Amino acid sequence: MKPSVHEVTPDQQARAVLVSLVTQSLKREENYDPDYSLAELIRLAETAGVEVLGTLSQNKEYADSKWFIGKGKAQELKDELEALGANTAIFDQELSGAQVRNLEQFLDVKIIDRTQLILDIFAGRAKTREGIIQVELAQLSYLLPRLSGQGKNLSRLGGGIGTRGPGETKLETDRRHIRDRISELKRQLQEVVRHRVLHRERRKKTGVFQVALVGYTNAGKSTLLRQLTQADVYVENQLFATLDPTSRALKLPGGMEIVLTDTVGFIQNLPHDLVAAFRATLEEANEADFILHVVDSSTEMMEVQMHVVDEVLEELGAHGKERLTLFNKTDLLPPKQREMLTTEGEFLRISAYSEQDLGRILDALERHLMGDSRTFRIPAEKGDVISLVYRVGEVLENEVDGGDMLFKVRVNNKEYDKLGYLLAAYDSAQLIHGENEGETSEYV
Ligand SMILES: Nc1nc2c(ncn2[C@@H]2O[C@H](COP(=O)(O)OP(=O)(O)OP(=O)(O)O)[C@@H](O)[C@H]2O)c(=O)[nH]1
Ligand SMILES: [Mg+2]
Repeated sequence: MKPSVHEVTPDQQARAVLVSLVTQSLKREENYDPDYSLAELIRLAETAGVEVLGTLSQNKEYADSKWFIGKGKAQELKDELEALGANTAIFDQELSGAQVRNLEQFLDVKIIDRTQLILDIFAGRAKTREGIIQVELAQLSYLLPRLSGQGKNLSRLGGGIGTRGPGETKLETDRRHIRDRISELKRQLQEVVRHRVLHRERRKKTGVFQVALVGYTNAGKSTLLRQLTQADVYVENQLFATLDPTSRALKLPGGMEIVLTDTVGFIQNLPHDLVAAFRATLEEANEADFILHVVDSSTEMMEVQMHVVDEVLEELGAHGKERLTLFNKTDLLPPKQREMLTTEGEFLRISAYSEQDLGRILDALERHLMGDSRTFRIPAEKGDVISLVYRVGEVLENEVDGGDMLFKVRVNNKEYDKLGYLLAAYDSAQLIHGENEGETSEYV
């Protein structure tokens, strides 16, 4: 590797000051909270192995086209970088190529933005061929429009934190070379994605019910997969612990097998290039029959995070999908606060570490898959109706009540409509009650 002026070599620890610019347009964004965004940037930086020495914020109407922050602020940053002995400045928003070059020249440190930082973390996480290709594709797509000039200048933008730049193309880059590489990666990705799709189609054909664990990064998705299926997956109190989707078979209490898939976590301002490159991976959520939305209910930013997940799901076209919200980590909350957790649609309050709660998740899944249980009263002599009940549903209990039989049957909604229609033909058979009638949307 031919180090550029500001390249932080792998053995040189990145020591950074983090910079946030709060513009008017950002302030208007519904989900934007500058303090939270900066706090999240600190976590991202630490996850990438950066030593965070300090932070700096500025309120300004617009970003400066040349310096991003104001010129005066840039001087302040320069002083702080020097005082703290930092070798890197990380910006909470995406910078243009020109801004990076100007800042780098003026500050004499490595300049990184939020997108690059996330790409860098992803680069460190990618293990499968698909993941590795996707990351490099995202990195190069980010890099390409930011290139200008020739020769050495080109190299400075490529390196992320400096340890995980995109592939071998990193230093002797020219635009054509990068474009060629992007096409090549896209071709390779298509190949790999075809395998994923085939695999998914095969699973679908077998009629196996697909459930996706979806949610903000660090919500506890992998923990749940591990707890529910004993899968040996990576769980860490880090952002983006999971990159590649993992699927595991899971047996429901009634004996039915489903497939549960852990997916990559979402984050605010998920870099556009990353979303594009990871489309196939993210689409696991789209292909599922059912979504378990895992929420970290212990963070103050829970609502913002839930909103971000909604937005990403919408972008993916998976918004209308049937889902159950799992308010996770309730073990970290006082009971009062726990009770306040609520949302539209169905939800459960859980801890991934509670056996009992895992059971409730399985029951809820089963209910969705198999339908609710309902009780029917059928005259004992109506053998044909009784056999019909056995055919369309799962009889959980039956008892004799005078001349009638009482059947508690689990039946999904589609079959239930059919059954109701058929039963209507028999005036003496009746539905006594659906078990969940009048219940709140939470299963208890
Ligand atoms: N106290 C508590 N901690 C939990 C619970 N569930 C998960 N955690 C912790 O939360 C952290 C993140 O868990 P992961 O399962 O890695 O989260 P994830 O959603 O897979 O995160 P990404 O892969 O980064 O998207 C880990 O430190 C877990 O131990 C819970 O119910 N209670
Ligand atoms: Mg995970």
